[in-house]
Amino acid sequence: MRVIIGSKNPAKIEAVKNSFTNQYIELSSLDIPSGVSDQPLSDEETIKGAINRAAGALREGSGDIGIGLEGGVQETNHGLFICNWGALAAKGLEPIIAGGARILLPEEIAARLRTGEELGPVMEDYAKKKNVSKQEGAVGVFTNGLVNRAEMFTHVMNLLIGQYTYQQKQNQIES
Ligand SMILES: O=P(O)(O)OP(=O)(O)OP(=O)(O)OC[C@H]1O[C@@H](n2cnc3c(O)ncnc32)[C@H](O)[C@@H]1O
Ligand SMILES: [Mg+2]
Repeated sequence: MRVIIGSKNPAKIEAVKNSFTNQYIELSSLDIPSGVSDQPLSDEETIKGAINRAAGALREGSGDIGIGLEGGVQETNHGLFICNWGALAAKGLEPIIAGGARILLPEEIAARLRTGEELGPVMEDYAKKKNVSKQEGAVGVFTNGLVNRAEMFTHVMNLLIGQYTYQQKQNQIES
């Protein structure tokens, strides 16, 4: 089975590798545009980005499965949460979607995002190190390393693959 992930971000690629443990897959990565802003500002926009990347990966990579993993933020009465969404696209199927962990961002970071900055660079500035989004991510920084970005996306991947295999099983029973 050929699986294409629509991003070159190593944390996302690692999550896909971690999750297909029961099947042999041929994995490749393509930098697929999300079709939404670089910093999605709602669940809806983040979901749209994940679906666009999954569909784009399936199409451009001519694989069996396309995966899109997208990070964003969502405003609430409690403050600004990071949100993470994944989508799995396969021929003849409606895209499968799943959401990941969410935690509140500290107010000093939230304020910068509300004025239009992107979380990736803001985190580099805050943590005083490069490539936070390719490594532990904001989620890793604010959970003291207990849940890093790859791990968080691995959970999203398992939710996607689990739903996909369930649907396949149901289709077999019906046919
Ligand atoms: O190359 P791509 O796949 O675009 O990788 P990216 O790191 O830009 O990832 P996203 O577009 O999915 O993420 C949107 C923004 O949120 C940032 N980000 C960093 N850590 C995050 C986390 O733990 N959760 C959500 N977003 C995070 C990320 O760097 C981006 O600025
Ligand atoms: Mg991005």
